[in-house]
Amino acid sequence: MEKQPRLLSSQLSLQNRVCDVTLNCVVLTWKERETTKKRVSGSFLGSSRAAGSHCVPVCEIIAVQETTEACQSNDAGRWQMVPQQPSESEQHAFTVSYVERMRGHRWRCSEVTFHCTDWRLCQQWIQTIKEQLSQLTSRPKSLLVYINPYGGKQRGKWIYEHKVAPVFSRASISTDVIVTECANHARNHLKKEADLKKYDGVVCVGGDGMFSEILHGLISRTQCDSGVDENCAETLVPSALRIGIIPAGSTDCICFATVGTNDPVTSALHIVIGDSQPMDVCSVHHNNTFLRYSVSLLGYGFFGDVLTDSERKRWMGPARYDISGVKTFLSHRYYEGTISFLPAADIFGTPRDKIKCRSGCSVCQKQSTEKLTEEEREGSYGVWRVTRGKFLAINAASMSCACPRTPKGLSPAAHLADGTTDLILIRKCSRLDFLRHLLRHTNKDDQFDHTFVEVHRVQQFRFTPKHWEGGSELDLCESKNRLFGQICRQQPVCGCAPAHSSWNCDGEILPQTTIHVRVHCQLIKLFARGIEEKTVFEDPYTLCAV
Ligand SMILES: CCCCCCCCCCCCC/C=C/[C@@H](O)[C@H](COP(=O)(O)O)NC(=O)CCCCCCCCCCCCCCC
Ligand SMILES: Nc1ncnc2c1ncn2[C@@H]1O[C@H](COP(=O)(O)OP(=O)(O)O)[C@@H](O)[C@H]1O
Ligand SMILES: [Ca+2]
Repeated sequence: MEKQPRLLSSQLSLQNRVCDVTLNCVVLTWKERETTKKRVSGSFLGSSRAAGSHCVPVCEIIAVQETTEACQSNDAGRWQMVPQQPSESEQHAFTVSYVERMRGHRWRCSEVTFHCTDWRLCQQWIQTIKEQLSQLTSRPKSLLVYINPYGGKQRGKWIYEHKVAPVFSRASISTDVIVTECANHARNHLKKEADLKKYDGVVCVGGDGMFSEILHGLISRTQCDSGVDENCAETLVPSALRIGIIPAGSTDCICFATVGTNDPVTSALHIVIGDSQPMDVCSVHHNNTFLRYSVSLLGYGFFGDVLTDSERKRWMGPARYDISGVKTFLSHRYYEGTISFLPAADIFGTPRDKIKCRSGCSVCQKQSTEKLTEEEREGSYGVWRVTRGKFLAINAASMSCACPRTPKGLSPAAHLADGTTDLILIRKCSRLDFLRHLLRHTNKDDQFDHTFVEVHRVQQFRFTPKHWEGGSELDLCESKNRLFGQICRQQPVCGCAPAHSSWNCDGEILPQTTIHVRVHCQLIKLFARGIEEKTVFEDPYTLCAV
C-alpha cells in the first residue's frame, strides 16, 4: 500500500518521555523513546530505543485542544491554574482526545497530552490536526436530542447529562435537547414542528419504543415533505438525517445489534465520529392502510403476548419482560393462521448461514451498489408461497435482534441492510420442546434446528389469523370478546385458547392482526457501523495498518 505523505513529524514529550510523533492524512502515531534528556529548541533529542507504540486513525480523533497546565498547590490541596511564564523553558502542550477500544465492543474517550517548549510548534500541531478533522465531512455539528425520562430504569436524563453531553461538548457539537413530556411527543414534534434543516442528525435517548417514535416521526416527515403517501407508496424516500441511539431503555436491541453493546459513551462516540449504518425498515399495512414501521422484531404469538402482559407491569422496569415471559411461557398458547411470503433470491443467503452481518458487511454493501429497479428486484425473488398451521410464535427479524438476553439474537445471521427479513415460524410443540428452543437463544446451539421450527428469508409476507379469514376483523374481534373474553381472562389456561394474539412491533402492540409486511432496503441510517469483528477491538493496531 502507498505510504501517506507526512504532514508533521516532531519529537515531543509525553509524561516526561520523548516520543516520535507523526501525523499523516490517515493516522497519528507516537513512539516512546528511552532518553538521556538533552533539549534542543523545543524538541528532545537523545539516544533512544522504541519503548511503546501508539496509533490512532485520524477519523477516530475526537478533538484537539491547547492544554493549560494545572498543578496542585501544596497548602490548599486544590487544583489551580499555573500562571503563564514567558520564560525560555516554558512548556506548551496540546491534548488529543481519541477513541480507544475496550472489551466487549465498548469504546472510551482517551486522552494524550504532548508537551514541547516551542510555542509555534505546539500551535502548528493543533492547527494541522484541526484541519484534518475539518475535512471529515460526515461528522455532525448540530444535533436534535430527544430524551425519554421514563424509559428503562428512568435514567435517561442522568445518562445524557453525565455520560453523553460531555462527549458532545468535547467534540464541539451543538445540541437542542427536548425531554419528552408524554408518549408521542418526540414523534409529533419531528413530524410537524422540528426545523430539520438546522440539524445533521437526531439523537434518541431511550429504548426501542422511543427509537420507534423517532423512526416514525422522521420517515413520515420525509414522505410528507416529498409528497409520498405512506398508505400506497411502493417505494419510500430515504431520510437524509441519521439517527443516533443512546441506550436508556429496557431491551435496547436496536442499539445492541448495530453497535455490539448497550453503552451510552460508546454510542456517543459513534455519533461524534460520524459513523453511518444503513438499515432496513419494514412497513406494516392492514387492508392497504399504513399501520406502522418496524426495524427489529415483528412478533405474533409468544412475543406479542409477552409484550401485552408486560405493559401492565411497566412500573417494574426491565424486569417486567422476565415475569411476563415466564407467565406467557407457562400459558403455552398457540394460534392458527395463514402466512404467505415472497422468498428472497438465493443470492441473499439463508437465515441458517454461518456468515454474520458485521461492520462493512459485503452482503449489505452489495445492496447499495447494485442498482436494481423495483421490477428487477421483484423479479428475482420468485413466487409467493403459502403455509398454514398452529403456531406458538411467528417472528420476523429484520436484523439479528441481538440484545443482552440473547447476544447472538433471534436470527443470528440476519442482515441489517440487505432488504430482507427472516421469518421464523414456531409450530405447536410441547412445552419442553419450546423451552429447549428458547434456551438455545442463550447458548451456541442452533435455535432453528428443531422439527417444529421453519425459517425463511423473505422480502414480503402476509398473515391472516384463522378465525378472521374472509371476515371483518373488528366485528369478529368484538363478538369474540363478548363471547369468550370474560371466560378467558378469568381462566387463561382453560383450553378455550383465545383465537388471536397481537403483533409486537418493535415493542409496540399493533391494533390489527391481519397484516402485509414489506421490507424497504436501507430506508434509514444510524450513527453506527455494525458490530466490529473481534480482531478489530482486540488489536486496534490493525486499524492503522493502512
Ligand atoms: C429461558 C431463557 C429464554 C431466553 C429467550 C430470550 C429471547 C429473547 C428475545 C428478545 C428479542 C428482543 C427483540 C426486541 C424487542 C424490543 O423491540 C421490545 C421493546 O423493547 P423496549 O422495552 O426497550 O422498548 N422488547 C420486547 O418485546 C421484550 C421481549 C423480551 C422477551 C423476554 C422473553 C423472556 C422469556 C423467558 C421464558 C422463560 C421460560 C422459563 C420457564 C421456567
Ligand atoms: N415523557 C414520556 N412519558 C411517558 N411515555 C413516554 C414519554 N416519552 C416517551 N414515552 C413512551 O415510552 C415508551 C417506552 O419508552 P422506551 O424509551 O422504549 O422505554 P422501555 O425500553 O423501558 O420500553 C415508548 O413507547 C414511548 O413512546
Ligand atoms: Ca435485513
